[in-house]
Amino acid sequence: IAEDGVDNSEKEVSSLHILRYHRELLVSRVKSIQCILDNLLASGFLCVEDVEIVEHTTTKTNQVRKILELVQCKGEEACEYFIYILYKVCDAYIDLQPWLKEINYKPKDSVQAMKVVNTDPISRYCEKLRHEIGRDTCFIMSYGQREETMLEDLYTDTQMELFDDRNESLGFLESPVELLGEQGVFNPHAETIYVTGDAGMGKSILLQKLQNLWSKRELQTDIMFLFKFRCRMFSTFRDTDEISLRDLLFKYNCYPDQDPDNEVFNYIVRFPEKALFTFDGFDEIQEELTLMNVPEVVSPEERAHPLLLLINILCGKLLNGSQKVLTARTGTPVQSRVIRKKVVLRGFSPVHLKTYAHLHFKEQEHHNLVLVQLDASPHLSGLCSTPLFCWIVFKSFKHLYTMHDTFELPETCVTLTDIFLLLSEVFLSRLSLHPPGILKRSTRCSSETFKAGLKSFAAFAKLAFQGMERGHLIFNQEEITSCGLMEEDLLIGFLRPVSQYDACGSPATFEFLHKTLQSFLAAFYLVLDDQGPVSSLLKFFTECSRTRQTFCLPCASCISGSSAVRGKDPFKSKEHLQFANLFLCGLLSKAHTGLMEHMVPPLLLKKKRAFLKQYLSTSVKSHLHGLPHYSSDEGRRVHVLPSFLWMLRCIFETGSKDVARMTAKGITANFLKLGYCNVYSGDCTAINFVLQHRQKLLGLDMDNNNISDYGVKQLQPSFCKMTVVRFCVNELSDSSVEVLAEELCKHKVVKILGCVSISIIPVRKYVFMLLKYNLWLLTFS
Ligand SMILES: Nc1ncnc2c1ncn2[C@@H]1O[C@H](COP(=O)(O)OP(=O)(O)OP(=O)(O)O)[C@@H](O)[C@H]1O
Repeated sequence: IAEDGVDNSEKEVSSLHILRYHRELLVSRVKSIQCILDNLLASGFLCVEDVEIVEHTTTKTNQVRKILELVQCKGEEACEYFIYILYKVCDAYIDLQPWLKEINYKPKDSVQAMKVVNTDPISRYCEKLRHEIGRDTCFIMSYGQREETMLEDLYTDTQMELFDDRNESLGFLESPVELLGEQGVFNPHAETIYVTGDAGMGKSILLQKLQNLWSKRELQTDIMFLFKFRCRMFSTFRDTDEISLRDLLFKYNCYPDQDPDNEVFNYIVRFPEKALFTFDGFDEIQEELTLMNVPEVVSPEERAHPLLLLINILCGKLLNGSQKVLTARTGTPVQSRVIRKKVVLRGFSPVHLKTYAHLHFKEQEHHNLVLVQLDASPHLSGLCSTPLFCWIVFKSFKHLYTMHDTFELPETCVTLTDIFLLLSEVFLSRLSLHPPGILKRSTRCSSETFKAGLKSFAAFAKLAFQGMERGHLIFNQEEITSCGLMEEDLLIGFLRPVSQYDACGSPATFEFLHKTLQSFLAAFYLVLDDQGPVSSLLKFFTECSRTRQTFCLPCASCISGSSAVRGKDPFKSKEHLQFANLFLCGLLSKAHTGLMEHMVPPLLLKKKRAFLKQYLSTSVKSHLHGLPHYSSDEGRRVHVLPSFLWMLRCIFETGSKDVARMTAKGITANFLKLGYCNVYSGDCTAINFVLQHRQKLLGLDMDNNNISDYGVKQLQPSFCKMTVVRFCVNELSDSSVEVLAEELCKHKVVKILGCVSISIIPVRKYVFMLLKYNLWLLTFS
C-alpha cells in the first residue's frame, strides 16, 4: 500500500475511488474544462443541463468540483472515462501527466474503445497555427501575382556552414531539419540560432522551409507553437505605439478561437520552451534600434513598443527558454552572447546548381541548353551560386526563350545590372501587346520593351527611390498611387502584396519583390531623373559616406554589438545603399548607353556618366589612400575590409578600364589580404577586372571566403602577376588545384600557394611540378 493510501498492487482500483481520493489535487491541476465537458457530453455521460450547471458555477475550481461530483454520481464508467480524457489530451492536461504516472494509470481496453475528441483551446490553436503556416509557406515567391510555384517543387538545399564565436568553421548542416539540433551549438546558454548570408542567399526561403516542415510535423521537434515575423514589420510602428505580448504573438500570426480564459497565452508564458520564433531580416530594423530609448525588461503582461518586445524575446528576457531563429544579412552586428549557434549561408554549390536547374526546367531542351551555357561561363555560374540571381537568370531565360526564336543566357561579362535589367525586361514585356506563347517574335528588342513600358517603369522607380530615401520597404496604396501607378501595373510583378499585415484580409500594403530589386529601381530613378541637379545622382554615395554615430539602446546593445562611428567612406554602409550605388555604376556604364539613350536624353546621360566617373575615381583614390598599410618581410602589406570589395564591385559594374587601371596602380602595397571579406565566386571577376591591369607583382591572400572553382577560373588571367596565392578555407575542389598548379607553373612567379583540396590525388600529381619551381605549398590536406 502506497503512502497515499491507494493500494497500487491491487489490479482493480476503482476510478471512482481515485477521483474521490485525489479530489483536491484534481481541483487544483485541472485548468481547462472545455474539452472535458465536450467529451462527457458527446459520450452521453453528461446531459446539456449538467453542462449548464457547471458553466453557471462561478470559479474554475468550483467548476471542476462540480464536474467531479457529477461524474461520480454517474458511476464507475463515467469516472473511468473522465480520467481517460486527462490521459488522452495530454497537451491540455500537462500538469496531470506526472500524477497519472504516479498512480500508474493504464487505460482499460473498454475505455480505450471510446472516442476522445481534443477540443481543448491549446490543442486547437496548435492545429490552427500549423494549418495557417502550412498554407502561408507552401508557395515560393515568383514574379507576377498570378504566378506561383510550390515550395516543394523548387526548394533546393544550399550550403549551410556552422561557425563558432571565433569564426572557426564547425562543418556544414546537411538539411534544414538539422537547424534546431545540437550540432554547432557553441553557447548552450543562449537561445538564438543566427542565420546570416549575403543578399539573396536564401535566408527567407530557409525559414520558409523550416516553417513548412514544422507545419507538416516533419521537423522532429516537440515545438507546439511557431510564431513567424518579418523584421521589416517592426519598422511600420510609430515610436509611441505600444502593444501587449499577447497581441504581438496573435495579431501577426493568428488568434486562438474560443479561448475565453486566455488559456493559450497563459500556456505559452508557462511553457516558453514549447514556442519557436522566427525573425527574418534583422538588418532591416537596425536604423530604428538606434532611435528608441526604452527600459530593458518587460513582463508578459506589460504593453510596450513592439521593437522592445522583440529585443527582449531575442535576449531571453521575455519568454525565456523559447527557441529563436534570427536571420540577417552578412555583417549585421549581433552580439555573440545571445547567439546559440551561427549558420552562414553559402549559396548553391555546383551540385546544388545542377539540381536547381533540373527542378526549374522540366523540359529537357531547356535544361540541356541552360547547363551548356552555364558550363561555358564560370562567371555566370559564379553569379548563379546566389539563389536569387540564379532564379532571375533561369526565370528570364524561360520567359524570353518562349517569347523569341532564339535567346541565350548572358555572355561572359554579365553584370548584376544585366541580370536586373533582364528581370525588368521580363516584367515590362508583360505589358506588351503580344502575350507570351501566342506569337513568337523573331528578334528581341530590349529597348523597345523598355520604351513601351517606360511610364510604369518610371513610376516603380520613383516609388523605390522614395522608399529608399525614407527607409521604407512597405508601401501603402496612397504612396503607390501618388507615384502614378495604376492597379493593373501592380500585376506585372515588381510589387507584391504584404497580405498578412492586414487583419481585414484585403492586401492594403505592398513591397518590392525583393529588397535588391528596390535598390535597382531606386538607382534607375537617379538615372532617369531630369529635374534635379546632376549631383543628386550621388545621393546614396553621399549617404554612405556621411559620418554617422550609431546609438544603441541599453537592451538593443545585447543584440546589436556595435556602436562604432562610421567613417567617411562611400563604400562602407548599409547594403541596400551599396546595391543602389552598384546598379547606378552599371546603368551608367558604356555598355548600357544604347539602352539608356532610349529613356534619358543623350546629353544628360553623358553628363551623368562623366560626373559619376569623376566621383568614382576620386573616391577610389581616397579609399585606397585610407587603407591601413604595414611593413613586413614581404614588403608593404594591406589588410582590406569588405568595403574594398564593394569598391571593386562598383568598378566592375562601370566596365571602365580607366578606373580599373587607376585602381590597380593605386594599390601601393605588394601584398593584399582579402581574408574574411565574404568574397564569393561572382566577385572574382571584379577582382580580376582590376588586377589584370596591374603592372607590378602582387601577393593575394583570399583565405576564409566563399570562393568555389568558378571563382578560381575567373582569376586565371591575373595569376601571372601573383607572387603569393592563398585560397585556404574556401569551397575549392580538386579541379581548382589543377587549374592553380598549371597556371602557377606556367608563369613561375608564385612563391607561395596556399589551398585546401578535397582529395590528395591531384595534389600529388602537381606537388612535384610545383616544387620544381621552388614553390612553397602551404596547406594541402
Ligand atoms: N534554397 C532555395 N531553393 C530554391 N530557391 C531559392 C532558395 N533560396 C533562395 N531561393 C530563391 O532566391 C530568392 C531570394 O531568396 P531569399 O529572399 O530567401 O534571400 P535572402 O537571403 O532572404 O535575401 P535578403 O537578405 O536580400 O532578404 C527566393 O525568392 C527564391 O526564388
